[in-house]
Amino acid sequence: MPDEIPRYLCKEMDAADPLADLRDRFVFVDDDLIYLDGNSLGRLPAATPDHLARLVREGWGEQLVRGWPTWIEWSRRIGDRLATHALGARPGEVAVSDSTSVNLYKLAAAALDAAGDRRTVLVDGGDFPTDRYILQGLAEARGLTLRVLPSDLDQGLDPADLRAALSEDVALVVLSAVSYRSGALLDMAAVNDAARRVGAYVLWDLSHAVGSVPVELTASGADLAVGCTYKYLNGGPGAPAFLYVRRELQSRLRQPIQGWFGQRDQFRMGADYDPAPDLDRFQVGTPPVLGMAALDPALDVLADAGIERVREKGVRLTELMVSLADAWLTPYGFTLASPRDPARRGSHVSLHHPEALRISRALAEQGRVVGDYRTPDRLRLGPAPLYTRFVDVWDAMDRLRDIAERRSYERLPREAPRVT
Ligand SMILES: Cc1ncc(COP(=O)(O)O)c(C=O)c1O
Ligand SMILES: Nc1c(O)cccc1C(=O)C[C@H](N)C(=O)O
Repeated sequence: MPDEIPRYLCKEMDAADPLADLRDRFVFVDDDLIYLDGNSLGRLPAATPDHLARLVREGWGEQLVRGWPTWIEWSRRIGDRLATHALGARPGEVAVSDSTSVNLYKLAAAALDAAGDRRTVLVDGGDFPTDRYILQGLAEARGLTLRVLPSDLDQGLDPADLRAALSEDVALVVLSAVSYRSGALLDMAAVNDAARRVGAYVLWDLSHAVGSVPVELTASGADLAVGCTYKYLNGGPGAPAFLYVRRELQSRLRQPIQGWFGQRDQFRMGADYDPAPDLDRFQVGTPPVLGMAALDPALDVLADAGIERVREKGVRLTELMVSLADAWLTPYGFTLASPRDPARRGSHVSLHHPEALRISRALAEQGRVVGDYRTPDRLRLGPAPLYTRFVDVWDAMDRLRDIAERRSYERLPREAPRVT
């Protein structure tokens, strides 16, 4: 990227962008708002409202309970779509169910049960809190040692630190493929390989990776994974999560919540729990059908884009953002809080600033740019390749420069709102 990037160059990049037309497949209510928080909650696909309205009217309204033979397949059917278009997994390895937190608990407990008398669990200290909290609870209840690996908040986990912590005593390693704070991207194949050498399971949290970088679960030799569908997959607020269990492991692992959706021959209503032989055993109870349904139109857009092209554009969008931050924001005290090498970064960029909290608020209220603040002092900006234009990045950084230059954030209170 040249030092000085004129706005017209971004317009030219948009004109040549093979994904540009997909923007029309999302809802834009406010044309002046620049949305850079698709890594927290993705935009509404234009086809979703009618798709859901039809399901409510014709499915729920007309078919009533007769709809279940169709709906009951959706955890697996939509799981297979995710496997194909986003996760590099095989059919029958991905199911949509529960929340990411609950799926993490289920798969972590299953792995710990299968790991025999190994006593150690490893987690990245920079990981999203829910992962750590769940592992703290599991470790406490089972008398295991949870080792929190030191993690650079800007660069993510150093693979050398992980390798040094791996031993024959490690039962389970839990890591995010893309770190929620910095966007640091891990080499999944290298981690899986290192863990396999000592016989430890790896459970991946793919929340910030799925739909933004090509995830190759099969090719990388992954055992277990979970992730959100409301971020880059655009499934909507509270959309159900997914879980992945490598085919060869499915019959060997047992998850701890013995619900009837995990039961073999569910509708025989047998007296005792007998887990299904395959992926179904990782389900628990009645799935949120309307929530799952919203994933179909969202995945249609991703399938048309192709995850490789999404990644290519994601790299270019974040490269543009980093170049503009370097050129325009450094004089105002901003520094990059993400890996500089795009090969080591997902689709979002974080910037340090001691006033990040107030700047994030000012950017939204005065600049009409929605990103977010993450502790302790980071402004997080997530362009979503399916609908963010290059010119949006240019405009957002220009508005941020203006706020920094005028210090207009100083008018705002210092207290953090309840939800950031
Ligand atoms: C890495 C990661 N894991 C898990 C979650 C949350 O999971 P849940 O949907 O269970 O709240 C998030 C975001 O909220 C996340 O960024
Ligand atoms: N899931 C969220 C929520 O219920 C409220 C506010 C934010 C979220 C998020 O998804 C945050 C997001 N996982 C993050 O990376 O910070």
